[in-house]
Amino acid sequence: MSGFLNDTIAAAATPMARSAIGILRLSGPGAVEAVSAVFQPKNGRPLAGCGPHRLVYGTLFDAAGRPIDQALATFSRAPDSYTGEDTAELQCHGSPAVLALGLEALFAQGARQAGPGEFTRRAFLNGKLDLTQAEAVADLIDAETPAAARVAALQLSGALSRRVEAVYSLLADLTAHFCAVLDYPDEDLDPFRAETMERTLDEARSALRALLDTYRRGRGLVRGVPCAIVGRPNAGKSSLLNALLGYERAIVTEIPGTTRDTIEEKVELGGVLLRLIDTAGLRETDDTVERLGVARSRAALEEAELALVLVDPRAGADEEDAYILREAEEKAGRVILVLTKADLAGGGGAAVALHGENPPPLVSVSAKTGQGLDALADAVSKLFPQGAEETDMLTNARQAEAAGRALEAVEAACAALLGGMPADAVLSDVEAAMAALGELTGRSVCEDVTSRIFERFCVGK
Ligand SMILES: Nc1nc2c(c(=O)[nH]1)N(C=O)[C@@H](CNc1ccc(C(=O)N[C@@H](CCC(=O)O)C(=O)O)cc1)CN2
Ligand SMILES: Nc1nc2c(ncn2[C@@H]2O[C@H](COP(=O)(O)OP(=O)(O)OP(=O)(O)O)[C@@H](O)[C@H]2O)c(=O)[nH]1
Ligand SMILES: [Mg+2]
Repeated sequence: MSGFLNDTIAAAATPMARSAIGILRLSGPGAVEAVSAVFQPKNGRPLAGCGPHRLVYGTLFDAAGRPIDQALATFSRAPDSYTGEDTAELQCHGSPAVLALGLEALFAQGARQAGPGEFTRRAFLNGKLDLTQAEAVADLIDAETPAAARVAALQLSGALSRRVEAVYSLLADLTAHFCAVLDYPDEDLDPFRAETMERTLDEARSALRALLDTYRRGRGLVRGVPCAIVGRPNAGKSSLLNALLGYERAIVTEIPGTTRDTIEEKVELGGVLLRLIDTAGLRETDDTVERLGVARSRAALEEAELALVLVDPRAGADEEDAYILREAEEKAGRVILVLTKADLAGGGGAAVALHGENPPPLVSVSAKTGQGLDALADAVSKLFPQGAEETDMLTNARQAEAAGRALEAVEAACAALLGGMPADAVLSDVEAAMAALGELTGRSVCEDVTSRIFERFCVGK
């Protein structure tokens, strides 16, 4: 990707696939001129003379000047555009051939192919979006559930940034206070001022803690709640995964120890986006490959926020199942006990054998007939109530890491203040917190971090 901001980029903003409408878009100083050169408005005026933010009907020509489509064109002038640069768009019929010819014509006018996320990257560099908003653009496009889309839309509107900026501005005020003190280093901090600072730091600390508390839920909504399917070999784990997905994703056989490596797939169940992880059956084994698989099962449980513990009641629930259940409760926190193969007869006593003092929700399902899958969905939905009160949340590891660092620095500043450390020691912690918050919003962030973020985007976004 070119480092220059002063060239003109072009890309298809819609998939290069047969569809009703296909959009080509451009950004950069030559955007309006390039489109004007390949598009003739029906009204006879040149596009640039038609005024910005309008849709103008006309004919699109290929690089050889042959008409290739009847299209709509529009343009915006810097800085009043998505990228903050001059931008232009051609809304064509959604034919891959038309879009390819149109792009070729635009390249002939000096535009070059845009890289992934390059439009949004320019919007960020021109101050149109901050980093959390840019991430929200990608999350919105990737959203797999209505709830994920709502969280991303809120973040795109700047809700998360405003929440972070509020803490940043508390700390900035505090720094101003400190600088006043540092001007008279020999004088003690006057008690009134010390108390104000303490209160401000306290407020910043609570705000950051509350913010960090949103991460688990935010990540679950956007990326899916990690959900491990565990149980003894042959319990029916892979069959349940397949039944929930609606296709034969995992290999199923009657041989215990079939699944070796973990398999991960997303599925919406009970209104909750789950990242299902099918695992190798948990047992002692001498087989090297299977043993590595079992280790991965344990790792999946470690990472999970929900565990489906599968028991085939006909195999007879025993100490081993009880052990897996305890391990799941300990590691994942939330557990649903799933009795499998409900279409077969027998095995009624298993549930009783496993029900301890605080029994987890229990459902009986058949991967073969689909019976009980609704009950499983209900159980999931009860464990993850979907609040209508979606608020701004941290949604990815980058944001959570930066917020965590800010919190640590604020805690260090609190400790320094209470411990009677010199003002400049407290100040340096406050500055570290501000720097971390600056990274969160992108106010201060290095080039390789932003590059990594924009690589995730589609071409044309
Ligand atoms: N056809 C089309 N649809 C699209 C986009 C696009 O670029 N083209 N978008 C983009 O990816 C998204 C919409 N986002 C946009 C954000 C800002 C501006 C814009 O022109 N902002 C100017 C002027 C605002 C105004 O009219 O007041 C500005 O912020 O100054 C346009 C689209 C989704 N839909
Ligand atoms: N009748 C019936 N058979 C099932 C059902 N679910 C699984 N089975 C059978 O049980 C056997 C084991 O199923 P799997 O899904 O491979 O079990 P698993 O827990 O993934 O086993 P491992 O990968 O070896 O740990 C296979 O023969 C399946 O056909 C069910 O709901 N009804
Ligand atoms: Mg399996």
